[in-house]
Amino acid sequence: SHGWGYAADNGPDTWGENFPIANGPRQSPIDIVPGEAAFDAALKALTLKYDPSTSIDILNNGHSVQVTFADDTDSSTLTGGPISGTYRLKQFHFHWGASDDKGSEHTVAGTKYPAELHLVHWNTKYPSFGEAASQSDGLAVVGVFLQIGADNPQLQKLLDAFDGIKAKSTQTSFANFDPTILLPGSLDYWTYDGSLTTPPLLESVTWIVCKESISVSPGQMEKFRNLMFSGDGEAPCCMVDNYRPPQPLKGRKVRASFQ
Ligand SMILES: CN[C@H]1CN(c2cccc(OC)c2)S(=O)(=O)c2sc(S(N)(=O)=O)cc21
Ligand SMILES: [Zn+2]
Repeated sequence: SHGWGYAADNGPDTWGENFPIANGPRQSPIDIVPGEAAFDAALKALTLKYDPSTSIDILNNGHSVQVTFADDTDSSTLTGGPISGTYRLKQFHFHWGASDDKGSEHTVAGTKYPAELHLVHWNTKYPSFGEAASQSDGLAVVGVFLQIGADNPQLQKLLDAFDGIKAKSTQTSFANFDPTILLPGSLDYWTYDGSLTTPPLLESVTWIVCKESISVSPGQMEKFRNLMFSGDGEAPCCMVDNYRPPQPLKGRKVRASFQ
């Protein structure tokens, strides 16, 4: 039996069959409407402290490209922002489109970006990531939009590793990578209570979406599109359009850390 994916027969419209929470009250992503987001002066600045020595490997998991971090200490953490306590960086990954006019999961007043970076953190008040992932305040994901523009040299080390992980379930070591270099200059953000945007779609994510995007060139986008959903020996299928479309807000409030 084939698992979930992004094709017509296993994509977002089918996920509710195996994951009924897909129609839950706090699903992600959403369309962020800046004019409807309330500035909240009580929101703190984001503090992201990442230790490059915690980066371990880069993986094609058949859904995205993911860089995994050692999360057995508080070396790479998120504090401040809308959350309380300390959340540890577990992994980061991306979502992107087959063309530059789509690819992000969150949208801003209906605007789709060509790609979106997700930095996934878990609440250390719980004993493990798996424990945290099922708690309403268990995870915090920082989202950063990628916008078509100049070549982004900070992405190059990542893109250069893609040749070794073209096929599903391949990975290579990826040491000494500091994800700080992927962050935009301003850490102004919108925040709301949501979920994982892929199965198991758990409603355990505090979303923190940066207002400012980072750049990616058309040539760099093509490198993402050369990755494959398919494994070696399977019919080749390019890894593109691995994004879930925006979900109903269902009365949720989006807050802004900026005016
Ligand atoms: C495949 N993608 C998910 C993988 N994860 C996962 C894996 C196993 C168990 C689990 O919950 C028990 C979660 S994850 O928590 O790292 C995330 S974060 C995320 S996103 N796009 O909302 O940022 C998608 C996924
Ligand atoms: Zn994601």
